Amino acid sequence: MPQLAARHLSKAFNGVRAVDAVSFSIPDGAFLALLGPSGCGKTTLLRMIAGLEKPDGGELLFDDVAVAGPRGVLPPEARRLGMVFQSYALWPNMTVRGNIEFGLKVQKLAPDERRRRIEEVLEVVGLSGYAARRPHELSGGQRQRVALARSLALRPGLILLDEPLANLDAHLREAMLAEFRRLHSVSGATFIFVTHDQEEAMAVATHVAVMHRGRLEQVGTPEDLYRRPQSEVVARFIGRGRTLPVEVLASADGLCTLDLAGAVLKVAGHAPAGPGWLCFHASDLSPAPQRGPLAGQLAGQLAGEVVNQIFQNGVYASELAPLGIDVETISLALPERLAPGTRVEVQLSGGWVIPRRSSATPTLAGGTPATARSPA
Ligand SMILES: Nc1ncnc2c1ncn2[C@@H]1O[C@H](COP(=O)(O)OP(=O)(O)OP(=O)(O)O)[C@@H](O)[C@H]1O
Repeated sequence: MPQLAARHLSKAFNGVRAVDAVSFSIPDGAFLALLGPSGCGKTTLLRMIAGLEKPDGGELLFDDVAVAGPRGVLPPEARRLGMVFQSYALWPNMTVRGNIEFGLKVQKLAPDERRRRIEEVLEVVGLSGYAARRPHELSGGQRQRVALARSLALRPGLILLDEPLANLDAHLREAMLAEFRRLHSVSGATFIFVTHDQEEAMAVATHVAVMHRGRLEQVGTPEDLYRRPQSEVVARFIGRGRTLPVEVLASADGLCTLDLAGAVLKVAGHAPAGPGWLCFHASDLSPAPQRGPLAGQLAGQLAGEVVNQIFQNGVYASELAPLGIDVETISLALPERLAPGTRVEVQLSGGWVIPRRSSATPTLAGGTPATARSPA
């Protein structure tokens, strides 16, 4: 049974569709990241899940029960959820204990139970011994953990986190990411986390929902999004992916035979015969062997001329201008320094093929549209 499901959920502001017919479901205990560039509708979707925003259309279900839909909207306090904001929203004049206890008093829990829960959650977030401090006596990361402890104390089934790491420095963010993963697994709650940082999303989430202009492009595991993108937008956005226009000649058993600028190759994917996109990352490319049984077979899959190289982590991170394909550059790691203009034969050892449905080439930040000179 999915714990959370959205069906054609929509919300517009002044005629602009902030969230446009979004449907997805996630299982109990998932850690879902809502990912996408600024303005794509992540926060609006989160606020509808929280009950802070009323959908214009569609339905939202918790454990198969509608909390928002044609029959009405359940208020936030009736949804058994906790929220953690980037601003932490701690009361500055209250101690850590007071901040956590406030919600427990509202729930009318007995003093003994309140004390037990406060000790328990402070231990979970690693802040036992900090109960008497006030927020200004804590670091940013510690404040964030108090905000989370305050939510966890109420034992919600669902915790919503709105860019919770946005105000922390890079070092602290990394530490807090590991902390969130740990807290998610010990609490057993479902977490939904809004971020525009894909490294954050891919590192921490069990499921990632990629949003683009109010639409949900794809929901899947980080591996699904990286290895099996379902749209060009996702293919280009995740992991600085590249897409090349290809002609799919045949397709069977999850393998496509395709023509890439005159070379015929087989790549995993599901696309009918016709125009397709070959989606890949720098890690799928390597220099083709010059000798050995595969040399003739692999050479000529793709060739390019060296444009630029940077020595990085023991290899030469290289940009090549592919020959015969009108795409800016492709990136791969080469073992040696080569003069600009040197021709390199490249082999593809991964990749994924999707159908090319229209000539539009939408991208999220960081993507590079490509067009073919031939034969597309
Ligand atoms: N209360 C509002 N009134 C009018 N327009 C709004 C309101 N809230 C959001 N929007 C608009 O809806 C769209 C989606 O906004 P939203 O805040 O959901 O995006 P986001 O992906 O969370 O962006 P960010 O990462 O910048 O927070 C934007 O075009 C935004 O300007």
